[in-house]
Amino acid sequence: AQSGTVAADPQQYDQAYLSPVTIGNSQLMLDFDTGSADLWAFSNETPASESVGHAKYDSSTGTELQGYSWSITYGDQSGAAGNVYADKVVVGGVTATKQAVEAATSISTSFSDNTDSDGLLGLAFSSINTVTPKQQTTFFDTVKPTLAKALFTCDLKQGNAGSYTFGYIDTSKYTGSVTYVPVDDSQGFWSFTAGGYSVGSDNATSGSVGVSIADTGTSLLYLPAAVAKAYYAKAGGKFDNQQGGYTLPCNGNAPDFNVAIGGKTFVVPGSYIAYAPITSGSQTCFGGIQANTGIGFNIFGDVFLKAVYAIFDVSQGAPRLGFAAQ
Ligand SMILES: Cc1ccc(-c2noc([C@H]3C[C@@H](O)CN3)n2)cc1F
Repeated sequence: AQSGTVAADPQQYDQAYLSPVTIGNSQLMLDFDTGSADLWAFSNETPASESVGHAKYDSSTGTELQGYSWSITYGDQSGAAGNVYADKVVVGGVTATKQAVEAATSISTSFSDNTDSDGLLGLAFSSINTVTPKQQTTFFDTVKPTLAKALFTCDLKQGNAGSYTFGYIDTSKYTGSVTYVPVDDSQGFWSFTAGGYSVGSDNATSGSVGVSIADTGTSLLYLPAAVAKAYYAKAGGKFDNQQGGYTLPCNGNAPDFNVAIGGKTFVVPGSYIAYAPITSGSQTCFGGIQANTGIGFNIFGDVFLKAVYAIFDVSQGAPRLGFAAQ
């Protein structure tokens, strides 16, 4: 049975985390994204003008799936599209001998401009994979039958390298016990229900944060508008239309955000919520908590995930998420 671990290296401001992946004979840095289900990469089929500075998948090692294609649009309206190959993919020593690899033939500018990232490795449920005419499985779903345990874990860090594991739980990566909650995978996401919340030192939580997804591919923590408003009322922040979101002082006094999941309270340090100066050197920071307006559910992105050890677990049959303090 297989198991393995791979580094998750943060970009500036932990905007995304990138992990080394070998596809055929190509070594690329991919953004592992539990909020989508396509494994795609810059490739020899990507126009040179769109792939400056990127490592590329050389599809000559793969077997083309004739007539198959893919096209994906992300939450921020960025996207990519292309052809599909079956090839060997290795992540942290875990090997998928025939993984659907989606070679990009067109890519939006935000991906071309982000030269740290050579593509994405989706870890949501395969039901939202975009390959047509025959939907393909994610790397996790492809290797799942061969894993020691049908699970993967995510240990992201603030400003430091973290890791993903496949097939085992690294008990040295967390403190205390793991709290498991049921996952509703009907929309293809790792969706769970979060409970009460509080701001600052009082961690007796109240209210209800509600339906949320665990999304490593999203940088920030998107919460109900009323919760975001309550946080910034205490944090001395304000909604800044020009910035397109809440901002707050970078001065190190941002209060913690506490949220109950499965009856256990998890703490997001205030320092994670003073996310990044709105312009270089500014004393005003863009907020790591923003309103989920227009999304329809909460997104527990990296601002939350780097405060916990997260276990994405289908070993019990029904999918579940495990969270532990780190
Ligand atoms: C340039 C760029 C843009 C977007 C993303 C991106 N990756 O995952 C996600 C979230 C939102 C949802 O779509 C699924 N997870 N967004 C990555 C990028 F490198």
